[in-house]
Amino acid sequence: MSSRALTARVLSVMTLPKTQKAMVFSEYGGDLEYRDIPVPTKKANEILINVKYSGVCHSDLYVWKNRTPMTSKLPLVGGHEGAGVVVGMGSNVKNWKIGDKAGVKWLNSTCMTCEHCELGNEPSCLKSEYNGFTRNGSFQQYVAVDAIHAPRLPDNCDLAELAPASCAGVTVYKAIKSANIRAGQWMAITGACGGLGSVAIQYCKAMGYRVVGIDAGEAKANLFKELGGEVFIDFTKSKDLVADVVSATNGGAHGVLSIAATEDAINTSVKYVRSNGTCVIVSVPDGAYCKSDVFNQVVKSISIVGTYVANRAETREAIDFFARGLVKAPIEIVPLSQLLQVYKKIESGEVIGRYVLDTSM
Ligand SMILES: NC(=O)c1ccc[n+]([C@@H]2O[C@H](COP(=O)([O-])OP(=O)(O)OC[C@H]3O[C@@H](n4cnc5c(N)ncnc54)[C@H](O)[C@@H]3O)[C@@H](O)[C@H]2O)c1
Ligand SMILES: [Zn+2]
Ligand SMILES: [Zn+2]
Repeated sequence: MSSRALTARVLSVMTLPKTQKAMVFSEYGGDLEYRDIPVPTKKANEILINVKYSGVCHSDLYVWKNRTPMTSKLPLVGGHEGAGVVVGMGSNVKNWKIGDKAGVKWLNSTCMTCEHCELGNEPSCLKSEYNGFTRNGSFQQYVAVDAIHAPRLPDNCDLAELAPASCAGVTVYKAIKSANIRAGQWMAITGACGGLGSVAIQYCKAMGYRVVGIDAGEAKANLFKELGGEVFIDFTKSKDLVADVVSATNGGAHGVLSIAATEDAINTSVKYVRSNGTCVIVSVPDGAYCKSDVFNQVVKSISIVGTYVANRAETREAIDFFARGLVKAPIEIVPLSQLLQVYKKIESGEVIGRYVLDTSM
């Protein structure tokens, strides 16, 4: 190590505080406390990230309310969509340096040795650790994450705007790839103007797809057009959503990203997808079932697939669209301490784009 790097490391250790601000809950759906907790220590394979901003994903709300079949640790600091700066490195870490920009994503670590990890299907690893679920996540000022998994963020972008890249961005990028459609074809996006949808529109546009978006209200219709969407359908006003999508796309969407967190939106999508098309299920409404009429599925030869975050290569590719200015998350920044207010807005469907928490407030 050069003497400069050594000085940077020593300085960073010296200046690290012992405690930090975090949003903590101790029971599901219980108080979200804004309080001081210890700064986490890093293991030999981990980097310590000073989180500057964190997006709030709909999944964080599920975790807080315990609306998933998996069980988190308690007490918990949620959050899995952070953006910050590397301030510490474990003794085995070779691929980072102090001052690098790093993200916090859902997967903190995976075993890297099982069949899934070997094949690049890291999200399927059964020995994963998850930020904001089995480990304290990005709703705090410092997070320790596996250096191998941490997403590298570009220097040329605003960190607040980059925060949504590490969950919303990587998830929809992978989902779009799973739809396997071609330039010029139609992608329907349900929940088009929430956190995931608003970046999905831009990825689709950058890849040459035509986008029909389904969401509600004039403000979302306006955002949809600003982001490059072609046809907006307000599901609260449409009398026949299936007919409207089929008509807008002249025969059905070639691909569908089911992002809206309702069972109904998923089940409707299998009716307006085009023959030989693919419905990609991204949302995870609690207790939901995907019901597909078998005759319809067989005769139209449609595929219905699920998709779950992204592997490391897809994460790098997805973030590159942000770095190149092709995708920019529409964000509203609020203090970390206002997490509860953000959850209320997510629950009522009011969120337009992504809320991003500023961890300094
Ligand atoms: N599969 C994964 O890896 C993964 C990763 C991240 C998030 N998610 C899930 O994706 C879903 C969306 O997350 P988000 O953060 O974008 O949520 P969000 O709350 O920001 O956005 C959801 C959008 O859906 C709209 N909506 C609600 N009902 C609708 C309907 N019937 N038809 C069309 N639109 C409707 C809302 O108005 C809102 O704009 C959640 O279920 C979340 O848990 C999955
Ligand atoms: Zn998420
Ligand atoms: Zn594994």
